[in-house]
Amino acid sequence: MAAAGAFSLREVLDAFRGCVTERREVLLEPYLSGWWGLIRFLQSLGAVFGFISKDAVAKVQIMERHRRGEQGQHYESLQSMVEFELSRGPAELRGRPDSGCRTVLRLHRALLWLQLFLEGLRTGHRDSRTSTICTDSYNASLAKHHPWVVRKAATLAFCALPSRDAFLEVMNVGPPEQAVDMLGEAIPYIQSVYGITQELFAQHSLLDLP
Ligand SMILES: CCCCCCCC/C=C\CCCCCCCC(=O)N[C@@H](COP(=O)(O)O)[C@H](O)/C=C/CCCCCCCCCCCCC
Repeated sequence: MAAAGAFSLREVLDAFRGCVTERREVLLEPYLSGWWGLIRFLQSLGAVFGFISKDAVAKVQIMERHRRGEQGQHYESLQSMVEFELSRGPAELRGRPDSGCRTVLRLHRALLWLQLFLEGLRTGHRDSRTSTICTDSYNASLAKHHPWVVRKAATLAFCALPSRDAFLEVMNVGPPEQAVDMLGEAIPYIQSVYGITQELFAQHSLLDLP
């Protein structure tokens, strides 16, 4: 999936649902496909979010380069990627700014923001402010990994978000109630991917890759 065309929450949901195998492996192809869907949505929100979508695109592209590269067979799942990159030695891994593990860690942290944000949207009142939901979710997740200047720029951009109901409509799912139902369906899949990744990275002490 590339970052073009209209946003479809259904596609994002299907992608994250398709990530987890029976053996609790997280497949990278649907994982990145889910990210493309989210990026497409972010891009539709306007230029004020350009610096955020640019960073997300760059990270997804790093992962796609790994998958297309000579060692592509090791980038089938998060588990095979971790095993492969660790086999080259932890020092080598920590020194590589474009490693799969470091890159996925950034996306993984953003997935926690997404979970909190979607849950806030789902349970919020009709007149809740999306910018407040977004800021609270950001402060509880990604913000602690970002320097002051990024935090400032991000929280300024959040002010441009439309009201909750307008936001639910831009999601292109139908009336707000329908969008809320679909969020309720999507969140557990995202939580599952997040939980498995967190466990995997914690097990291998990869949660603080510089
Ligand atoms: C169901 C539809 C509704 C929700 C749709 C949400 C769409 C969100 C799409 C993408 C999320 C953006 C993910 C951003 C990844 C950020 C990774 C990161 O932390 N990068 C920083 C560190 O990277 P390195 O320097 O270590 O390589 C980098 O410094 C970040 C720069 C940009 C700022 C990132 C702020 C992220 C804020 C969270 C996203 C808010 C989007 C709001 C729109 C609803």
